[in-house]
Amino acid sequence: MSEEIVIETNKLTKRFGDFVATNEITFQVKKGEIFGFLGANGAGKTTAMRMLCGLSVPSSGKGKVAGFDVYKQTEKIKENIGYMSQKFSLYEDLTVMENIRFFGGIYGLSRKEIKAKMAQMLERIGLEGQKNKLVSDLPLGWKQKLAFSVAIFHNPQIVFLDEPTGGVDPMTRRQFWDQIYEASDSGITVFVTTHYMDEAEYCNRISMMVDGYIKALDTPANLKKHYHAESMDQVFYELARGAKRKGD
Ligand SMILES: Nc1ncnc2c1ncn2[C@@H]1O[C@H](COP(=O)(O)OP(=O)(O)OP(=O)(O)O)[C@@H](O)[C@H]1O
Repeated sequence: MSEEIVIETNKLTKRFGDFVATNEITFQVKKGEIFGFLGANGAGKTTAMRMLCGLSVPSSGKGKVAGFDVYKQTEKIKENIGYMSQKFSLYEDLTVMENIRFFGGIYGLSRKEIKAKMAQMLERIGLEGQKNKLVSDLPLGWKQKLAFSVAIFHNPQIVFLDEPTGGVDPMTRRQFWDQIYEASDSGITVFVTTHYMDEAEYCNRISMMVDGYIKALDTPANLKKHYHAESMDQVFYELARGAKRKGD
């Protein structure tokens, strides 16, 4: 992993009226790092991620993503990141190829570039034989693999993953994470939210949010040591048990 910082925040805050959804969060993420963003329901993860993706204007504090300011350079941020979530990913009524063409175009790639990269990508994820299938006909695990590949198709500096593996078994999650490691090895920084503690173990570092605050930030090994815990599950329980917010 390089020492280059690609995400940095300083007391970044988002208020909705009197309610402070994300409270003075400060952290740095390095190039190629896999950074896990954990917290109970309603902790403020999605709010923070939306600010970092240039989709929501912060109330106060500072933030830079891929070298661009989260207040003034949101269009530049969007050009330099990829995004995948459970709620927003592929069009179910388009085929695998049509989805790749569509999102490649949105991300600003030329037809020629899309054609050249598509075959490679399909081969890498083992979906060559399925390219004319509707996405709705694919198993969930395959959809997630494809959605991730599409999110990094334009070779962004950072990819934001919002609960990317919801609803699949640990084995399928493990396979999905092979793709994440490959992306990280190629220098793409991965910022991921999850509720699955097996995934937390796979991250280089973890930030734990409780009621809008970052309560802990370290490697999984150091967090377990610090909280005298055997698993990330236990660490999470220790930190989140006092949480007041219950989510929506
Ligand atoms: N637009 C909004 N207006 C008012 N309150 C909001 C708004 N968006 C989020 N909130 C509140 O901010 C808090 C944090 O929400 P957020 O969605 O960031 O949590 P989260 O950690 O992503 O939770 P989950 O895991 O359930 O998605 C919640 O209490 C939520 O109700």
